[in-house]
Amino acid sequence: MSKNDTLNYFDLVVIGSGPGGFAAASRALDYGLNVALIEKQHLGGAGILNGVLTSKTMYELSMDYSVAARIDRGYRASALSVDYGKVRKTVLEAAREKQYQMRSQIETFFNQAGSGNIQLISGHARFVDESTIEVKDKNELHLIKGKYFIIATGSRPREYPNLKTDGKRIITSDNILSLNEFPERLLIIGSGIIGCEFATIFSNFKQTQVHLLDRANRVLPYEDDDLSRFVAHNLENNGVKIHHTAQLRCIRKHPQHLEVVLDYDAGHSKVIEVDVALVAIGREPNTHDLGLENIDITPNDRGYLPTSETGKVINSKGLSNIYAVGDISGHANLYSVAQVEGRLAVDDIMGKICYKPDYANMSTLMFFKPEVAAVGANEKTLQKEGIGYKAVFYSNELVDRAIAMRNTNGFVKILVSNDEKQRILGMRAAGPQASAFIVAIAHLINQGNSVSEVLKTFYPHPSITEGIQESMRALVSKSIFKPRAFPDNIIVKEWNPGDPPSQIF
Ligand SMILES: Cc1cc2nc3c(=O)[nH]c(=O)nc-3n(C[C@H](O)[C@H](O)[C@H](O)COP(=O)(O)OP(=O)(O)OC[C@H]3O[C@@H](n4cnc5c(N)ncnc54)[C@H](O)[C@@H]3O)c2cc1C
Ligand SMILES: NC(=O)c1ccc[n+]([C@@H]2O[C@H](COP(=O)([O-])OP(=O)(O)OC[C@H]3O[C@@H](n4cnc5c(N)ncnc54)[C@H](O)[C@@H]3O)[C@@H](O)[C@H]2O)c1
Repeated sequence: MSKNDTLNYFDLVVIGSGPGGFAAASRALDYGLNVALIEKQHLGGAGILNGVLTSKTMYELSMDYSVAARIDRGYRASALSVDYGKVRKTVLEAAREKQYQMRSQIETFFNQAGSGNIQLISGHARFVDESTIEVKDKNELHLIKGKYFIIATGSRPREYPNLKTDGKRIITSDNILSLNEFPERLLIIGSGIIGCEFATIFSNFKQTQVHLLDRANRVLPYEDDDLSRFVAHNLENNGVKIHHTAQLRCIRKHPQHLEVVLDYDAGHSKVIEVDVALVAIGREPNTHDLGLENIDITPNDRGYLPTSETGKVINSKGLSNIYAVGDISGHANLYSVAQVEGRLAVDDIMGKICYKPDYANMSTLMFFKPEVAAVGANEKTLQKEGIGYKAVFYSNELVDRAIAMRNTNGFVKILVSNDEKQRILGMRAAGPQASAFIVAIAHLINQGNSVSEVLKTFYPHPSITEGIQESMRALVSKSIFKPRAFPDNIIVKEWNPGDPPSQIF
C-alpha cells in the first residue's frame, strides 16, 4: 500500500456523507469553511441507498400498484403486471437523481477559495490522533489534517445471533435491491418499523406471501397497543401472515428453499418454507474501525458515542474537538435527527448555536398502508411518567375528504394535558396525508399551544385535517358530529395517575 503525504489541511473534516454528514458540510459552507467530506461507500448514506429514499420509492410504487389493482372504484386495470427488475430500475433512478443533486452542490463549491469550499474524498476514515485521520481507498492511504471533526458514520443492520446473512437468500435491508425477482415467499424477522414497512411493500405488490415474525404479541412494540393492533390488522388484511409470540429457532438452507423453524411462546413449534429471509431487528452504530482508541473515546454501554447536548464528543479529558451526529449519537435513528444534529454541530463549532434539539417532540412517519405519523407523547409514555391526560380518537370515516377519496381507514388520536390549559402533548395519525400534516401539530406542541388555538382557526374544506379540528371540538364537547351518535368513531376519555393502564381504542 502506498502512503501519500498529508493531502491537505481542512477547517472541518466530516466522516460520512449521509443526512448528518452532508447537512453538516453544507452548513459549514454558510460559514465559509474549508471542508473535507469523506465517504467510503455511497454518497448520501442510508438517507438515499438501502435506506430512506430507496425504500420510500419502492413504497410509493407499491402503493400505486395496490390502488391500480383495486376493483371497487368504477375502473378495472386489465392485465396488471409488475416486474421486480423494472421496479428496481425505477428505485435506482430516484437514488441517482438525489445523488446528482448532492454532487452538483459539491462540484459548485469545489475549489472555491475563500468562500466556503468542499472536497469529497473517497475512502474509509480512521483517526490517527485528535487532528489527523488516515483515509484508505483501495490501495492508497492518505493523511488528512483538520481543526474540527464530525463523525457521521451512521449505522448498519443488527445481525441475528447465529444466523449468517448471505446477501441473497438471508438478507438485510441493505440487500433488497440485490434481489433479482420478487421472492414467492418472504420471511421478515422483526416487526419494528423496517419489518412492517417491507411487509407493506411486498404485500402491496401481491407477488409474495409475506410472513412477519413478531417475537412479542404486538408489532411496533414502542407504540400504544391500539396503534399496534391497527397496523397489524391492516398488514393481515393486505395478506401478511404475522407470527406473534414466535422466536426463530433456525433456518436450514436447501438448494431451492429455506426451511424455517419457529418456536411459539405457547409451547408449540412450526416449520415453514420460504425463499428469502429478511433480518430487520434494529440497527447498530458504526463505531468500529474508526481508530477511537487513538483519540481516547470509548463508546457507551449501548455502543454510541458519548456527546454533549450539542453533539461534542466527551473523552476522558472532557470535551474534544470532535462531534458525533446522526445514527451514531444514540438519539432516534431518523433522517431529520441526523440532519438537525449535523447542522447544530457546525453552529456550535462557530459559537453560533441558538437552539438545542428537543427530542421529545420529533415527528416520525411510518410507511404502511395506510401511512402513520407520530409526534410527541403517546399514552404509554404518559402513563409511565404518571402524567394525567385527555385523549380523543376521531375516525376518518367522518371526514368528508376521506369519504371522497373512498379511503376512510384512518384516524387522528390526540393527547392533551388534563387541566384547564389542555396543552397538546402528542398525536398519532393514520390515513391519507398523515405524513403531510403531522408537522402542523409538532409546531403547536413546540409553541405550547392548547386546544383553544385549534378551535379558533378556519380549517379548509374538504381537507383531511378537519379531523384534527373536530377531534379537538369533541374534547370540549362542541363537535359537530357527536360521540353519542358515533360511539365507535369519536371517543373521548381521560386518564389520571392511579388509574389502571388503558388505551383509547
Ligand atoms: C431501510 C431504511 C429505511 C429508513 N427509512 C427512514 C424514513 O423513512 N425516515 C427517516 O427519518 N429515517 C429512515 N431511516 C433511517 C435513516 O436512514 C437514518 O437515520 C439516517 O440515514 C442516518 O443518517 P447518518 O448521516 O447518521 O448516517 P448514514 O445515512 O448511515 O450515513 C453514514 C455514512 O457514513 C459512511 N461511513 C461509515 N463509516 C465510514 C468511515 N469510517 N469512513 C468514511 N465513511 C464512512 C457510510 O458509508 C454512510 O454513507 C431508514 C433507514 C433504513 C435502513
Ligand atoms: N419511517 C421511518 O421513520 C423509518 C423507517 C425505517 C427505519 N427507520 C429507523 O431505522 C431504525 C431501525 O429499524 P428496525 O425496524 O430495524 O428497528 P426497530 O428497533 O424499529 O425494530 C426492531 C424490531 O425487531 C425486534 N427484535 C429485536 N431482536 C429480535 C430478535 N432476536 N428476534 C425477533 N425480533 C427481534 C424488536 O422487538 C422490534 O420489533 C429504527 O429505529 C427507525 O428509527 C425509520
